[in-house]
Amino acid sequence: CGCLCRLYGSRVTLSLVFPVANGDRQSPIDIKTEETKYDPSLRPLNPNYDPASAKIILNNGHSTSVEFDDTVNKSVLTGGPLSGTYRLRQIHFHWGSNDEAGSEHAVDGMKYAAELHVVHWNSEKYSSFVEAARQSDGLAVMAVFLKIGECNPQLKKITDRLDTIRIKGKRALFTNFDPSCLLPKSLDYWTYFGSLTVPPLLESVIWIVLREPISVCSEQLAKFRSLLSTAEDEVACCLLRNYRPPQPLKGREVRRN
Ligand SMILES: NS(=O)(=O)c1ccc(NCc2ccco2)c([N+](=O)[O-])c1
Ligand SMILES: [Zn+2]
Repeated sequence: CGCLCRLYGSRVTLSLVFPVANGDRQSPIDIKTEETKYDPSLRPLNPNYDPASAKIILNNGHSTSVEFDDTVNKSVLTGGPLSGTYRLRQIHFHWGSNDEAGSEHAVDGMKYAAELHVVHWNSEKYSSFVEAARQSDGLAVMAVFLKIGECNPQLKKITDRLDTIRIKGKRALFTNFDPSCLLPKSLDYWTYFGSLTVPPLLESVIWIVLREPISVCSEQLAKFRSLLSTAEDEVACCLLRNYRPPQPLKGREVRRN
């Protein structure tokens, strides 16, 4: 794609259209590890996913996502900092135009090559994802860093399908997939109160950032960058990067288990 794609919405534009962009609990953030606080009340994370929940893989023009059946509590996340049951909705990725940056969260100023988000909503208190997305305790997103190294055989199940959904709006069946296969050995985490990192930037996310990364190789990342942010009838533009930079902490605490 030699074309000059439209620039990723500028900070000023974003805050004009979505004033919450300048809010008190925006995401992502740069996690300064020395300033995180150990909290003995934090419990182990307990992801419990049924592979039958997986439905489709799609290109929404901003990322690629795997969407799950969230009409019942079949695939849920409990434990960690959460009170109650959070139902799995979808997973998606953020990446950059090169392997040196691409994650949304940073750790002591260091960015990883990419970041996986596993998105859940509070099905105990709310009746839908959209309703939950408007509540301060509505969403729980588990973030997993992708570090350049060995090709990841589990991630291959996703990257091998990207050529069938190159164009924005394309979707394909994607079943029998348990996203736990993309989690690292250790489920140790940092947690803080934040927001969606993509418009409407709603401040409704309990972020759970896993401390151990998973691996991804350059060839796999290149496949993400070959996705198009444009639809069939538009001039083709590659989705070269889709990460939001770290936002002001504004006095928030980051806890660790
Ligand atoms: N990068 S993220 O995990 O914060 C994120 C951001 C936006 C949306 N969606 C946009 C949206 C519209 C109404 C509410 O939500 C999602 N998601 O849907 O999983 C996730
Ligand atoms: Zn995301």
